[in-house]
Parts: sequence; structure tokens; C-alpha cells
Amino acid sequence: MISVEQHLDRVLAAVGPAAPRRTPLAGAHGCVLAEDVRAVVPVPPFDNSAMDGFAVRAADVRAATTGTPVRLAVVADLPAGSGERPEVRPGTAVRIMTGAPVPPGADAVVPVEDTDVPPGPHPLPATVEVRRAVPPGTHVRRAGDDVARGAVVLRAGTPLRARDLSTAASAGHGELLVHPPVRVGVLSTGSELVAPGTPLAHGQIPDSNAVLVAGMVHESGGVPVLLGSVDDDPDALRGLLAARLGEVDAVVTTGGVSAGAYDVVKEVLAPLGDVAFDKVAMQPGKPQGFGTLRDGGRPVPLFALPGNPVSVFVSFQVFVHPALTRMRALVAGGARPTVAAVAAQGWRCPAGRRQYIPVVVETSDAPDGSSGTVRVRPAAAGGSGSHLVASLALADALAVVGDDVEEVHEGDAVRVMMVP
Ligand SMILES: Nc1nc2c(c(=O)[nH]1)N[C@H]1C(S)=C(S)[C@@H](COP(=O)(O)OP(=O)(O)OC[C@H]3O[C@@H](n4cnc5c(N)ncnc54)[C@H](O)[C@@H]3O)O[C@H]1N2
Ligand code: MOO
Repeated sequence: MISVEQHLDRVLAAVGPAAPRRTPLAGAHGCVLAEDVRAVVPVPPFDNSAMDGFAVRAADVRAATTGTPVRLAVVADLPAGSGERPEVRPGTAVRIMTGAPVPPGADAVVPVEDTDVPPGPHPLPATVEVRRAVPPGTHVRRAGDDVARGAVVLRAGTPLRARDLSTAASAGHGELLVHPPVRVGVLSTGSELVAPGTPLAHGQIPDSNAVLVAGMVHESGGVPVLLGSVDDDPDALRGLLAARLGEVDAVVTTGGVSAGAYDVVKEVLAPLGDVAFDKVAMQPGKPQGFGTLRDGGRPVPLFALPGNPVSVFVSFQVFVHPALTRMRALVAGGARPTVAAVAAQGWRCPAGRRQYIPVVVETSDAPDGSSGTVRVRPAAAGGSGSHLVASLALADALAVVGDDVEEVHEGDAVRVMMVP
């Protein structure tokens, strides 16, 4: 039996990020940035109007009020996107729309509501009556107000969110140097499996692992590629892997790794040399296979997880999630975070194996209203069991109990791994 850390170290030593490549912004969401990004243009790129109205010289309208309006000649029209630069001389104004460049000579914008011109679509008036004074700079958004040219706007190592992409776009970039998305093949094994929703004949069960793994791949920032399920037939598994390996950067299989007479994953992969099958001192998730397949010369890490659904969930969070973090080139967030909690009820634990038990988290405020205590109880009425798949949905987290503990008592301190 090897420890969780030994297995994880072996996994992490075998995986790494793919070379970064320039990618259009539209395809870069979720990818990890490979270099710092600087603004190649200031944001905003030019002085522009914050209001629909009239660009004026502030000095011309210094005395304007509703009772003593100032009339100016309207000499040009500036819709957003206009490249014109009409001069605003004393006594004149230019009609301007939000986002249009402030014309030379003007130093303020009077909103249309503070004039005699009704808001909305109208022909360009010959004159405008300004009914309110505007100090210099009013409703003018200055070039570089937000970000100066050359400033770092995004840091390497961060996953690109929607707003990061908008920052990159506004700072002048159409592409970014990013690590490519990690495509993870999801493959269920077992002759008992049928597609979810299919009526079950005796002996059959729904393939719940495929959707579980695919969803966790998403939650870990990867791209799931559903490879389907194969019967416990070595040739079928061999054939599927040979046919589809080129489409993926990693593979997660479930089932077929323990001691059964039909455990085909072990049978097919063990002779490939680099795939090792170990017993890991954890519960659930004891039988684990891991190794590197070759697609031509390209290494493709393969995780052979045990078939029991709770084992799949735990094994993924403990081994596959950190590996995907490294393959994506993320700087932070390798292991799921843990927090301190208190057991709200007791439960049994296996001797000699670290327990990862799905728990419900209850927070309660202290009587003085100060910081709450995190209390946890097993999510499944049956406590700890790798087949208790339906109650997995109730769990908020995994309590992690040391291999030297045989029973957790109510009130004991426990570490809790936060999972999506
Ligand atoms: N003699 C021994 N038997 C077992 C051992 C052992 O050490 N010696 N280990 C047990 C432990 S612990 C685990 S975990 C399981 C792992 O078994 P396998 O990886 O070989 O998985 P299967 O036998 O194929 O399936 C186990 C279980 O999970 C169900 N299953 C499988 N795939 C799916 C799926 N896609 N969706 C839903 N459920 C699935 C399957 O029907 C079985 O009930 O081995 C123990 N046995
Ligand atoms: O290790 Mo198995 O995952 O205990 O059920």
C-alpha cells in the first residue's frame, strides 16, 4: 500500500502544461495566460464624451442658467465612430454622442437635457440654447483614464475569465499567448452499464460515472471528451483507446482496476509498461492506476480510477484535479482547499487508510453573534461507503480523517476539503 502523497507525487511528476500558443480572444476563455499582458493602447484610447449632448467651450456657457440661457451655433455633428475633428470656436458647439471623440477647442459636454433640443433622433439644429453652466472637463472621459499605454493589465498564470478577455480586447489585443485547453477523454468500463434514463434489466445500472467525470473535468477547467462506455472486453477497450487517443490530452477511465476476473482496464493497460496499478491508503479510492500512454510521441496521462462512484468523486478531487491544474499551467489552486470543522455527529473510519467522507456542512453563529463554527455530518445515512452514489448530491465537502483514526466522535475537530 502506498500513501496518498506518494501516488500524488508520481502523478504530478508525470504531467505538465502543453506549449502556449497565440489564440484569438473568442477561444481563450478558461485558458491560462502564458505571459503578462500590457496595454498597447490607452483605455479609453482618446478623450471622448460621456453623454449625448453638445461639446462646448466651458467659458462660453459659464453664465448659462434656465433663466439666462446661452445660444451657440451648432457647426458639426459627431456620432460615435466619427473620425472628424471639427474645431469648436468661441460661440459655437458641436452635437456629440456618447463615446465620440471630443473635438478640438471643446473642453466640456452639455447633456442634451440641459438644452432646448429634445432628446432622441432629430435633424441637426442650427443653434442650441444651453441652460446650465458646465465647468471644464464635465462629461469628458480622458484618454488613459482607466489604463495608460504600457501598463500591465493581466498577469501570467491566471485563468482567463470573461472580464479578463474584455480587458485584453479594450487594451488593444485580438489574441493572447495561452496554454491550450486540456481535453480529457472520459471512458466508463463495465458490462453492467447502460445509458442514464434507460429502463434497467436485472443486473444493469445507469452509467453515472461518465457524467460525473465529465462534469468534474469542467469544474476543474478542462474540456471533457466523452469516449463512451465499453463492456468488460479487452479488445473493445484497446480498440477504443487506439481510435480516440489522438483527440485528447489525458484520459480518465472508471472501473475495472481491482481484483475481479473481468477487470479489463488493468488487463489491457498493465502490460503497456508505464501504467502502474497500486493500492493507495485511502477510503474510498484504494485501487488506483496511473501512467502515460503514447499517441505517436505525444505523452497522454491516463488515470484509471476505481468504478465505485464515490471512489471516482474522491479520486478525481485528490489526484486528477491537481494534475489538471498543472496541465493547464495554473499558478495557484493545485489542491482543493481545506478548512477546520467540528463533527456534528460521530462516524466509523477504516483503520490504516485515510478517509475522505462526503459531508453536509452546517454553519451556526456563536451565541454572541460572532464568527460561526463549521459543523459537518456524513451526507449518507449509511455513513462511509463508496457505492452511496445518490447521496453524493447532498454533500458540500469531504471530511478528511487520518489513517490512525478508527472513529470520529461528536465534537471532534476534523479537516474538511471544499469541493465544487
Ligand atoms: N477482491 C477484491 N475486490 C475488491 C477490492 C479488492 O481489493 N479485492 N477492492 C474493492 C474496492 S475498494 C473498490 S473501490 C472496487 C473497485 O473496483 P473496480 O475499479 O474494478 O470497479 P468495478 O468492479 O468495475 O466496479 C465497482 C462498482 O462500481 C460500479 N460502477 C462501475 N462503473 C460504473 C459507472 N460507470 N457508473 C456507475 N457505477 C459504476 C460497479 O457496478 C460496481 O458496483 O473494487 C472492490 N472490490
Ligand atoms: O477504495 Mo474502494 O474505493 O474503498 O471503495
